[in-house]
Order: sequence, then C-alpha cells, then structure tokens
Amino acid sequence: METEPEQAQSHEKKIRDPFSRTIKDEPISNEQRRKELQHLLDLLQIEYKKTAEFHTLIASVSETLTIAWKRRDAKSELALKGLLLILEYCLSHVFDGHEVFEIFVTSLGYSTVIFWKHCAGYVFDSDLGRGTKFRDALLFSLTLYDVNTGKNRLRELYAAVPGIRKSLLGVNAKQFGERYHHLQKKLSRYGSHSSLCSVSSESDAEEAFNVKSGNHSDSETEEEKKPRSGLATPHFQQRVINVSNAPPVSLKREKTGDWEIKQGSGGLVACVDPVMSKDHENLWLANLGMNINDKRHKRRGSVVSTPDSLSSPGTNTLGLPLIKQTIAEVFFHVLADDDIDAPKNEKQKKAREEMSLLGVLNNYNRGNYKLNPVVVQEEDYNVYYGGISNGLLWPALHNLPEYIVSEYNDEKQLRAHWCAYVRVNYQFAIDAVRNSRPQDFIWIHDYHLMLVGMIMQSLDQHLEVGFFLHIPFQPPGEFFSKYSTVGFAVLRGLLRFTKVGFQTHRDRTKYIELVQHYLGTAKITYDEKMDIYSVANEGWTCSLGVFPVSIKNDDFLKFVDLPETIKLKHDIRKKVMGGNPLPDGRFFFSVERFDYTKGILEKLQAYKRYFEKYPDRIGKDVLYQIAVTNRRSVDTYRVYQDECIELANKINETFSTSNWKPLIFQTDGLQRSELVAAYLAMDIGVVTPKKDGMNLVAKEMLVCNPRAGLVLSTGAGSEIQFTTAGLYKENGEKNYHRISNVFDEEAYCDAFYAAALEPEDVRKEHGKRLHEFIMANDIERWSSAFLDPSWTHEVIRPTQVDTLDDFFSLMMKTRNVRRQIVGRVLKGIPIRSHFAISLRNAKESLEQICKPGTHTAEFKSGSDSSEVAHFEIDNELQEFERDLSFIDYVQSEDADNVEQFVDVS
Ligand SMILES: O=P(O)(O)OC[C@H]1O[C@H](O[C@H]2O[C@H](CO)[C@@H](O)[C@H](O)[C@H]2O)[C@H](O)[C@@H](O)[C@@H]1O
Ligand SMILES: O=c1ccn([C@@H]2O[C@H](COP(=O)(O)OP(=O)(O)O)[C@@H](O)[C@H]2O)c(=O)[nH]1
Repeated sequence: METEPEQAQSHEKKIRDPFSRTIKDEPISNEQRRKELQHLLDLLQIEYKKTAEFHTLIASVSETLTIAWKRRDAKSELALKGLLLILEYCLSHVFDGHEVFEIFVTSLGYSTVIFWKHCAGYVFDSDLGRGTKFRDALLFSLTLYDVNTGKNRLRELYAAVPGIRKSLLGVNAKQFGERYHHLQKKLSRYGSHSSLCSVSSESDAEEAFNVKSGNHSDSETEEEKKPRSGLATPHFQQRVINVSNAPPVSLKREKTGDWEIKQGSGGLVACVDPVMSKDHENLWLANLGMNINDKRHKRRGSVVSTPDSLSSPGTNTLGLPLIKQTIAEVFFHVLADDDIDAPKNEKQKKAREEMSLLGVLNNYNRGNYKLNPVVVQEEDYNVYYGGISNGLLWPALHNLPEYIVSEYNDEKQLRAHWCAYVRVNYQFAIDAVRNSRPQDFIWIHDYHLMLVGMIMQSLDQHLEVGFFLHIPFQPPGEFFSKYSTVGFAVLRGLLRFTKVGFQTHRDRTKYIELVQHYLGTAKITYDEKMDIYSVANEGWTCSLGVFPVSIKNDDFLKFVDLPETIKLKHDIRKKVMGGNPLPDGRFFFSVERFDYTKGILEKLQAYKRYFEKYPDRIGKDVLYQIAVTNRRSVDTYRVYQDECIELANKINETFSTSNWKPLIFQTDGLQRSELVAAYLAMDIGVVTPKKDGMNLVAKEMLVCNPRAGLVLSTGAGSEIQFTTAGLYKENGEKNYHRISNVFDEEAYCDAFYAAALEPEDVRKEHGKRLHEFIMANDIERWSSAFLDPSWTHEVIRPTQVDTLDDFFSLMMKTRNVRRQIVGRVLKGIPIRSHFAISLRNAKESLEQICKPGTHTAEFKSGSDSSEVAHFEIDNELQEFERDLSFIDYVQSEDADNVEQFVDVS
C-alpha cells in the first residue's frame, strides 16, 4: 500500500516536468497546461473553479500554491512544480501573459529571492539544453513588472543569481574589451615596438594582456615603465553617451545597394550634435531605422520557447560570443544583398564593403564621435514608434488628446503595445549599459525613451543617467485614468533618472504638480538659488531643472555670407514672389515637420481668412510653407496631412491670379544651406504651433536674418523663453507678433496684416533684439548647464579667498571632497567628474591669491582688518596636485602606477 506522499509522488510523475519538455512537444497547448495544473491542484487538495479560463485559474491559485510551497512539508515539491508550471507558461507568453505574470510575482511576495534561486537552475538548463530563451524572457518580464508596478523585483533576481546580470550586460566581454583597449593605449604610450603592438585577434590580445600584467615587465627598464603622456588616457575620461531614438544622420540605400549617409535634420539633432562633436570619444546610440525583421514570428505572443523566437540578444555567461552573434545577425539582416549580383572582382568587392552600411558607418565614426546602432525587432519598433510614442505619448504630452489614436480606447491593445514600448526601452537600456564605463555620463533624450533610466538603474545603480524632454509635459487628466498603465509608469520612470531637464518652467511645474498629486510618498524640495527641484521617491533622488534648447549659431551663420547662399537667396525670392513683385508685397515663410502640433491647418485657415478680410493683400503677399512629410505611418498624421493639402489647394484655387499664387506648399525638406538661403530671402517668419517643445526654426530664422519680422504663437517653447527674457511685454516692447490662440482666425489674420504693414525700420529693430538674445544663448549654454554636475552634486565653485577664515572654510570643503573620494574608492564606486572639478576649482582659487611665480598666499587676518599675513601654501597646492593625479589614476585603472601614491618615506 502506498503512503500518501508516495501516492502523490507517483501521480506527480504523470506530469511532465516544467522546463524540461522536449522541443518536439512544443508548442504545448494551454488546455494541456491547464490539465496539468489542475491535476497538481487536485493532488495538493487546493480548491479551484473547474470551468475557469486558464489565466483566471493561474491568478486564483498562485498565492495558495506559494503558501503550500513555503510550508516545507511533503507536498512542497509538488507546489513548487505548480509554480514552475505557471512560470514556464508566463515565460512562453511574454506578451499576452504579462498580466498573469504580474499576479504571479505579486503572490510570491517576500519569497521571490528564494524562488528565483530555486528556479534559476531549471531556466538555465532549459536554455542550454534546448535552446530556449527563458532567461531573457524572465529578465524582460521582471522589467515589465517593475515598470508597471514601481517595484524593484529585478534587483531581487540579480541578488539571487548574480551571474545573470553579468551575463546580460556582457560584463566579461566588456571588461575584456576594456583591458584590450587599455593595453593598446598603454603600448602606444610606452612607444614599444614589441610584437604586442600587432596583436591581431582577441585571443592574441588576451594572451598579450596576461603576459603584460604578469611578469613580463621584468624585461622592461625602469625608464620604460614611466608613462610618457600623463596618467589618464582619454579612454578613461568621462565621455557623453548620448541615447536617442533618431540618429544624427539619415541613411539611404541606393538602388545599387550602396548606402548613402547624410547629416540628419530635426530639432533634437540640431541641438545635440554640436555637444557630441566636441569629443571623438563620445558615443551616440540610436536606431538607424534598420531592425530585425523576423517574418517567421508574426504573431505577438507566440511561444517564446523555440530557439530563436525571442528578439532580445542572447548572452551566455561569458557574454562575448552571443553579443557577436547578435551583431552578426543584425548586420547580416541589414546587409542582406539579395538584390545585387555577387561582386565580380576584388576591386568591386572592396568598393562594396566601403559602401556597405558597416563601411559607411565606420567611415563616419572615423571623422566624428562614434555612432552605434541600436537594433530591435522590427515589429516591436513599429509599435513603439508609430504606436505608443507618436500615437499616445506625443499627443498626450502636447495636451492634444484628440490626436491620441483610437486603438488605445481598447485597454488590451494599449497594454500589448505598451509591452513593445517597454521592450524597446529595455533594449536601449541594455545597449547603453553595455557601451558605457562607470565614469561616463549617459544622456537619454525624449519621450521615446522615458523608461531607460529606471531600467538602467536596476542593472547598475551607480550610473549617472540624465534625461532631457524635448517636448512639452502637459498631459491631460485622462493620461492617468484612461491610459493609466502608461501615465503612472512615465511619471515614476522619470524620477529614476539622476537628472531631468525640461524646456520650460511651465512643463516642470506641471510635472512637479502631478508628482505631488499622484505619488504621495515623494519628498519634494526646491533650491531657489539653483532653481532646481529634488524629488526623493522609493529610495532614489532625482534633480529637475529647466534648460531651453538652442542652436549652434555658427552652424547657421557660416552659410550666411557665402556667395552661393546669396545667389540661392535671390533665386528663392524670385521663385516665391515672381519676377515682378509689388514693392509692398511680403514674403511669409514657414518651415516645419508636417505635424498637427505645428498648427499648419490653423495657419492655412487664418491665411485664407486674411485674403477674405484684407483683399488689398491679394496679388502681393505669398506664404512659402514647407511641411516636411513625417510619421505617415500614424493614422492621425495621415488624416491631418491630407486635410492640410486639400485646404492649401483650395486657397490657391480661390485667390490665385494670372501672375500670382498666394501659397507655395512644399512637402520636401531643405538642406541646411538652402534653409539659410530661404531664411535670408523671407520678410516674415511664421512659427505658430499649437504647442511645441522649443521650435528651433524660430531661433534659426532670426539668427540668420535679423531684418526679418516674426509671427510667433504662445504654444512655442521659444515664445515662453522670449517672454521670460522680456522680449514681449504686455505693456511695453513687443518684438514679434504674438498669436495667443491659433484657433482665433480673426486675431491670427490681423497679426498677418500687422506684420505685413509693419514699417521696415521697426521690423529691423525688433529683429535685431531677438537676434542679440539668441546669439547670447547659444547651444553651448544649454549643454554646459545641463551637464553641469553642480545641480546634482555639491561642487566647490571658484572662490574669492580674502581672509584666513575664507581659506579655512575652503580647506574644510576640500576635506569633505577628499573623504567622499576615499569612501567611494573603498566601496569601489566610480569617481565622478565633479570631484576633480571641485579640487581643481579650490586649487585655482588658492593660486589666485599667491604672488606671481610663488606659492606664497596673501590674506587679511579678518574681514574688517587691514593687516595682511603671508603663508607658504606649497604643501596644500602639492596635495591638490597629488589628489588630482590620484583621481586620474583611479579612473585610468592603471594599476602599474600604484606605487607613486604610496608614501614609502
Ligand atoms: O524623429 P521624428 O519622429 O521624425 O521627429 C523629429 C524630432 O521631433 C521632435 O523634436 C523636438 O525637439 C526639438 C529640439 O529640442 C524641439 O525644438 C521641438 O519643439 C520638439 O518637437 C522630437 O522631440 C524629437 O525626438 C524628434 O527626433
Ligand atoms: O526642411 C527642413 C526642415 C527643418 N530642418 C531642421 O529641423 C529642425 C527642426 O527643429 P524644430 O525645433 O523647429 O522642430 P522639430 O522638428 O524638432 O519638432 C531645425 O533645426 C531645422 O533647421 C531642416 O534642416 N530642413
């Protein structure tokens, strides 16, 4: 007779072990799974509703199973099997099973760490033995869980199985790469001609590295040991790792199969490119528009457990081989030359390679900062870009809910698309961590990537990750009710960046209000002097500032006086105004992406009304409207664009005469040189968005052409900046024609009229003021303000040291900095740039008070004393030198030089 536990065991045998099904069994049907689970529940005598649908069944029994497992009795193993069965199901259905996964993980409660320890073996074995990708599925599912709930469960998995994090980030591969790079730098510094210089493969390099870091130095003379060019190589200095959806270039593939690379356009690129160009070591990660198109897996939610159905890059515990495999897969996909014949000879082969995407990118990278592609599943990308980013976040954050795509009225659809958005953010986050070093500053841009900070921080909490929102932050109430899945995750997600920048105070205020309203536990403080908010929430502190973007003025001004620009300016003016324009005819110019936020439809309506109300302008004025076709994959854009074109045609049909057309409507964009010529050719720029981040074109117009007039709406970020700067006063100086409500046709067309009739000298005077303001607020100001570490860290600023008290107080501050440095070094936390900035500022402040050519400082003994004392501060200055070298040393990981910091005397 079998005892009860024996009986249970023999029954249990009838159920196949989760995570050990052979591939030929796949895909297992949900019905089968349900039967297995029900059988287990029967054995465990757990009650459940027989007719319940599978998801409901899982949701209703997860907690009871967890309790049974935690009892640690004879049936515990059975309960664990039940839990594993559920987990296996969830990991096989990442997309349609995530709600169940949420319930499942929540029901595990405080037992997650121990549960992950138990299940890791099964997951790994299945991946290794059967080529499943359950580990990746688990990591992503937990990421999604954390994003949706604001919890930190992913970190519990890392705590339970540390190797999993390392493997995901390819830590070993990265360390190897770092060492290899370091070795190369070192070799070039030593100027050695040894065979190590020509290490050609990674294994050679590894060998070389081992040899070098071992006893090979015996053969080196003392002289050779000395570094030739300082301690820190640029390789270990802080870089900016820029991460955005759109790249700074546009890539086009010719019919021949060759790739053509061009400078990209768009506001984000215009303002970030100059910052990145400052240092060739900087790195820009972006999606280049080429993604993995896996046609075999059309249906979202298909089982994950077949070898290649999961899109995220696989990694083994070494990281390296599978990173390579992923890259190979990407380039194989992207470079698939199905349509071109095989090269005929070596020369053709070489030319092909040069013009391949890889060749073109390598070429670009040689002359610039580095540009690396982030590649994701095409299906995910389309949903992330055309769905959540531009179908929901874009209209919602611009407070234009009427443009939110109607698909998202369906909660299920919204959740499914949200998964794709999280997944793409996850991919960007992993790429950013993999590509960065501890001392780098990682800068994430815009609404496409709002979760990247929190995902990165869960992978490595010491990273410094900043975020800049290029668009407004004005979500309507329904963002937190109807679209709450997205709304709350976004609100919380931003707080997990180290620092967040907004374009305007209006947007930051709104964000802070919403945090106050919805995140009751958040502690908000405001530093009036710095104009920075700090929000502490769930163990993280985030600083929030306001930084209106601008342009690099010289990038535009350099075209202004070129003879070819002047010629083009005349050509454009002739094309727009005709051969014989009337002397008082005005050339209005608008240039923007064909976006409903830009208020193009409202502009056309007002322009139509303009000729109806002011017929004296017929035959005189022309509006040259460039609306660059964009985002047509989003329904709302298509509808809007078609409507605008229809109205544009109507205006021309209604008002054109035999030799005059009121409107030139163009949907192709201009290159920068042509754009500058158009700015010079126009009389009046018209920038009238309903709501918009900044509108750099408004600034570009006035930088290039200070004689121009400007019609500017209050929806533009630049208008808010101009008003704040006093360039438009209700009861005073008005340097542009303001449109307060783009829907008010009458007022709008009156502004057109006022601008057209404005005397030239008045227009010039206003233009000059705007020009001067923009010139003084170049992009340099924006980037250095955003990157300034002093709004997230205490930084010693250059100080006037007049008295002995000033001296002591400065030295106390530096003592604090030194303590923090030591603390971080002991804990192995990276040293950030602000420490060196502080010490350098302190050192320079002291040097300022030394007599020229000496280290003798002069102070007053008290603030009201005229008595001057002299001090030798040689020791202090030397200490600063040493500390600064130490920081360089720590950052350089140049272990061979440690002895110079050890006081052997
Ligand atoms: O990449 P696309 O979908 O084609 O869109 C182009 C960019 O449009 C948006 O630009 C914003 O950034 C500008 C600079 O800060 C700002 O002046 C403008 O008002 C914004 O709309 C978008 O935010 C970028 O991410 C896109 O790349
Ligand atoms: O035909 C065009 C239209 C626009 N742009 C550039 O695209 C950017 C648009 O930035 P803005 O902030 O005005 O709007 P966004 O498109 O980013 O929303 C500006 O730098 C323009 O110079 C361009 O190079 N060619």
